Amino acid sequence: MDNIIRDGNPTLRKYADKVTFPLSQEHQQLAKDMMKYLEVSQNPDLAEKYGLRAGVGLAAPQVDVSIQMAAVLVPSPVEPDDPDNHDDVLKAAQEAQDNPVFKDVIINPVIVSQSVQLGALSEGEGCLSVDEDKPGYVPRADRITLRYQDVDGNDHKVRLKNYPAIVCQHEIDHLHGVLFYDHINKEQPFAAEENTLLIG
Ligand SMILES: Cc1nc(NNC(=O)[C@H](CC2CCCC2)CN(O)CO)c(F)c(N2CCN3CCOC[C@@H]3C2)n1
Ligand code: NI
Repeated sequence: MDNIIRDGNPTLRKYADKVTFPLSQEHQQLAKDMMKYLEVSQNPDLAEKYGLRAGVGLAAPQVDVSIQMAAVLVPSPVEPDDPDNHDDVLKAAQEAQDNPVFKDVIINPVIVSQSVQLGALSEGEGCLSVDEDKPGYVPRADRITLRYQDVDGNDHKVRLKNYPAIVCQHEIDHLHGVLFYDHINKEQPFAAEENTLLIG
């Protein structure tokens, strides 16, 4: 996964192709590799060892494969007892990953309904494919109903809200050639409609 492409590469602006089942060998391997990237990147020691930027999501177009597939690993918010104690930090990161809020490889995802209520990460968003900071709120639906297929071709219909809903919308945007900063208000980046929930 050290081949994450950057903004400017046309693949990031393509509408990715639907995935057919059964998955080809390379698509099965890609799904495994993308989830592995997220797991490793969320372990502070391993992330440092391999020089990985931490991620809670990764979409296939970001590794130059224009198909409708994205790995999502949203850990539960576990804080270390003592943030200055390295072992506590490692234990918390592992615990956070062991019972994630949402973990799956979402294939051919479709948002079938979404709340009128908007939500945005209070810190704004970043992207592994966008090196420069793009400050500002990224307004998204606070709650979504998402249909997708998993790597075995099983259909899922999940209702997500707040943090996992934001992450999945960021990933699904990648499958449509949309990047997070496309949503930021150019004139007033931190202007949010009055009823936008700020998350995190
Ligand atoms: C919010 C966040 N974004 C991180 N990075 N950016 C990404 O994931 C991009 C996707 C996210 C950007 C905003 C919404 C989706 C990647 N993208 O471009 C994929 O399309 C993080 F790394 C992160 N966390 C919190 C949880 N923590 C657990 C312990 O390990 C560190 C980890 C850090 N939270
Ligand atoms: Ni991204």
